[in-house]
Amino acid sequence: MTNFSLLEQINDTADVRGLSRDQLGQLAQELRGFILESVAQTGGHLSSNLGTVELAVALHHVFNTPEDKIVWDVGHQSYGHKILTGRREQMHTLRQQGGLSGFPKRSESPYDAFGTAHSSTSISAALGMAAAARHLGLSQRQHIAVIGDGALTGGMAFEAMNNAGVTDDINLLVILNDNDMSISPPVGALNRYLARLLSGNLVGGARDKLKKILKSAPPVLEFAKRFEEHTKGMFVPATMFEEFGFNYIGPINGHDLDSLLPTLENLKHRGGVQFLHVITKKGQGYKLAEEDPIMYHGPSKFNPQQGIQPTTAPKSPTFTQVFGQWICDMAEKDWRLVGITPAMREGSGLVEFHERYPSRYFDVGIAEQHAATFAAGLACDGLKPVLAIYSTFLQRAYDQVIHDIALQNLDVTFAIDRAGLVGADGATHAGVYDIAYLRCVPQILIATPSDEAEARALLSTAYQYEGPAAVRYPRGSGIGAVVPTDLDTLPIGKAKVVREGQKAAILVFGTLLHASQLAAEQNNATLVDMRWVKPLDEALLTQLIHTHSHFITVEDSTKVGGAGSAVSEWLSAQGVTKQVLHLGLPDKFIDHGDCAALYALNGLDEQSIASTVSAFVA
Ligand SMILES: Cc1ncc(C[n+]2csc(CCOP(=O)(O)OP(=O)(O)O)c2C)c(N)n1
Ligand SMILES: CC(=O)[C@@H](O)[C@H](O)COP(=O)(O)O
Ligand SMILES: [Mg+2]
Repeated sequence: MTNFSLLEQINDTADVRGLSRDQLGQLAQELRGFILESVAQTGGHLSSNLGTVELAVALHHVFNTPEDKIVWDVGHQSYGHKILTGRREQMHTLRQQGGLSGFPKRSESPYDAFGTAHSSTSISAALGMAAAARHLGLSQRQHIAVIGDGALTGGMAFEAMNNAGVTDDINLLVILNDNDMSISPPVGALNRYLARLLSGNLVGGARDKLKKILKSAPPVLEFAKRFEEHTKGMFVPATMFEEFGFNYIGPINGHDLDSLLPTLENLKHRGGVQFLHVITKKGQGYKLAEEDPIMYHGPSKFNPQQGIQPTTAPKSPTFTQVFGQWICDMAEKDWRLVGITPAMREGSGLVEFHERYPSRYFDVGIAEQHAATFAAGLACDGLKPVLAIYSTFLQRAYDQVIHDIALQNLDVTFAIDRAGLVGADGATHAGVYDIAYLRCVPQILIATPSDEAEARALLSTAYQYEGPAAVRYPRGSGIGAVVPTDLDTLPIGKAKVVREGQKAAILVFGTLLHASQLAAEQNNATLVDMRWVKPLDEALLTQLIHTHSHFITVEDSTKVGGAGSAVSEWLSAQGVTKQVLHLGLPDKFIDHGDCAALYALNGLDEQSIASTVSAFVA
């Protein structure tokens, strides 16, 4: 157990501002130890937080928070900030029901200037605040966006810089926390650019060229030497950030308080639109995380002395793993298959596919909009793209799904992971809107497998369909169904009757099928694994309306506009009046917590479904 004697005296940022240089060093050391112990007990985003310890200490020492505003991009690196801003004693509740959020949250603390979790929003939000400050005459207020090199690949960051660079009379400081990592190794030209910037090659290379040009005119070379800064401006390309209108400073060592503190102090007094490039190491100070920042990006609880141990207990494969196996198998059979991920290789189960089919694997960075339209482009040439994407992040690409894919009926398969509640990440990451936002889009198919075996079959079906088709499946494992190795398909728009009953028909979309079994048995109801939200099995529904008086729909997504609504719309279009009950998630944001407990709280566990159905049917 580390000694936290100084950290324990920090109750708000006035305490941090009052510390001496030596004390700040001690504070950083204690903070790092505290984060490690705390995350080891709760689980959470470790590597990124170990990398931003000095940054959090320096920012809260130099700036007058909460009056000055810090926006942490993604916010998965904000634990140090939380601990220094009065939440140290609640850290053991992190990401648990009723406890602290794993991300900045305005309702949690006045120090959380902006809620984040989806990436690349920080510059826009801080710019908005800076413009508001100008409007309100708050000319002293400072606005700081801390953004990672991964998050900087998101298009929004560039939209914001484009806007910021021509905005006058504001105080905006963008801090690029460059650790040369996204969740997986970073990709793209921006990453290469940052590496060149860091190595000095960019400026050095241009200087060499400049020297060659000037050699033919020696007196000018002398002139150039004496006025290096001036000639640099004339001949050497400015950094990209300067071209955007920022004053670029860096790169500096983000773990060195002697660099950070005076630089931030200086920038605070300068005002204007500033860009500070800070170099950090993901996992800094915990050897295991430094060596494997991917494994320690978002671990569950672990023993910090031993590190994460491989699990020995046999476990049934997660839906993600089922997808990972399926895409490899389908790729082996069909050379046209290409796989796309917007920076979620590990989480989406694409590690093996990447290894086996590197030329058919595309990590496009944190760029969901681009990922969708890029898939559309691939499909235009007869390739068969599979876009592996979390439900919550597909929200980013909504127009691209409609305008670029569905409208042109392009053959893109969406493998939508993390559908339904996701647990510890909470409301920001919940995959509960996809059914509602996709089912109103013409020409797209939507499948909702009830178990792992069906997930594989429906992935094959969606893939073979020559148009846009989505298969949504949740985080984690299902019932442990035996997954076949074939690539057989299922009929499109055909449901499966699991149990024949009378009076009531329980129509289930997705994995809540199993939690609905008890309700069916207790009420002698018909139980249907609907499999498809779109198209609905209208033939089966037509039969059921003749034999059943009560209809119950069940889904792990929002009831508003969800699969149940599709059934009601269909019934209404037939002019049929039935007793209908929709079970699903309510019209409110559901915070973090244990997934099963959250479903139970929302009436979607086995017992609740059974008693609600019984009361409805009685
Ligand atoms: C829109 C969006 N897409 C994907 C993610 C998932 N995600 C969370 S953190 C992360 C990597 C961020 O990299 P960086 O900004 O460099 O921060 P680091 O993890 O290196 O600290 C990704 C892809 C997200 N939060 N938001
Ligand atoms: C911050 C973020 O967006 C990711 O790190 C996310 O927390 C990963 O979630 P999974 O653990 O479900 O992959
Ligand atoms: Mg990074």
